[in-house]
Amino acid sequence: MAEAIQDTHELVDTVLLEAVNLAIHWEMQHDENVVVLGEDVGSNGGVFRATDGLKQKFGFKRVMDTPLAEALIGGLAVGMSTQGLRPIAEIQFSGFIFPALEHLMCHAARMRNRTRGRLSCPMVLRAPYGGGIHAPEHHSESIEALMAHIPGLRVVIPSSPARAYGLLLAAIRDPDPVIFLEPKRVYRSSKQSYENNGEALPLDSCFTLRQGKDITLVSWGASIAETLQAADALAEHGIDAEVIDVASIKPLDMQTILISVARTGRCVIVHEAAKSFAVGAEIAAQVSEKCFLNLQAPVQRVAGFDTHMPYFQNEHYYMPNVQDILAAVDKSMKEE
Ligand SMILES: Cc1ncc(C[n+]2csc(CCOP(=O)(O)OP(=O)(O)O)c2C)c(N)n1
Repeated sequence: MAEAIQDTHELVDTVLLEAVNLAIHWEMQHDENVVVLGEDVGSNGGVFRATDGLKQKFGFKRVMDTPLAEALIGGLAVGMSTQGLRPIAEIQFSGFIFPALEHLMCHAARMRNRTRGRLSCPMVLRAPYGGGIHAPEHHSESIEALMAHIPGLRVVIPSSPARAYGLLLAAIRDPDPVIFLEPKRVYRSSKQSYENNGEALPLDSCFTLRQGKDITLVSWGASIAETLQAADALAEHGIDAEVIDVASIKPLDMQTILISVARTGRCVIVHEAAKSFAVGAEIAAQVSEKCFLNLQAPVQRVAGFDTHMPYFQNEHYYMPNVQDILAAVDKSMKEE
């Protein structure tokens, strides 16, 4: 992967995983304060190879293999970022983030407020997340709601190669801590063309992937794939679905969602995380608070079960699929 990556401003055609790698390459090349740390990120190029080639190009002082100790990774990133560096820390799987949470929640997230703006933590903590690759519990969880509940943290989830590239660049440049959750089920699922030109995407807006007038489908991460497939299937039956990729979970761009739902009158939210107390619940609450009178049907949620991620034989029961989305749309469309 590394040889192909050059600072060329050229059109590239990559999978999401390579887009992550390209964005880090770009920013390390253009900002000497950007450093990478994590388990096996150096010589091995990361558990999924997201950091492939970085150590060879930028050296061991900027690409640091850490011990297997997530608390240390979180603490180092906080210390580095308050002292002028821009660390990009990798947690191998999001389920291993919890020992680092003390540093994220009690320090990174509060630093700017605690020091009245004297210090900030411009750090990114990247973690592959979500199910669908036949790995158990810690390796498959969706933790976006947990992270989004912490004031002071941004939470960003890309769903395509181009958005991974642009959003990660924005996350690295942001002056505050960003949890960047990478939907590993779609790490290599499809390629997309985009310019490798260092251009960041906004961290404060949703992306409308498909315009439609009959119903609004809201999703993020790997579930975007099934949501778009559902929209295609609906089009064949004459139902015109709008698809919104939330992308920046926190802060949440409700404006885009509300404008869409006010127009369509119907809303289905699709996510892989367990249904209760989730980001979908927050969106549903705000839709009912702010555009109740525009709704023609109750908001529907298609989500994971309120259980641990099952072992791989049963994983497909847990993950929302196209049929689940179509059933929720059907329910919504039947309401007058
Ligand atoms: C807390 C935690 N963080 C990360 C991992 C992911 N992980 C699985 S094996 C492994 C490497 C372990 O290396 P080492 O301790 O040298 O053992 P060996 O190479 O003999 O498997 C890592 C980081 C994990 N299982 N648990």
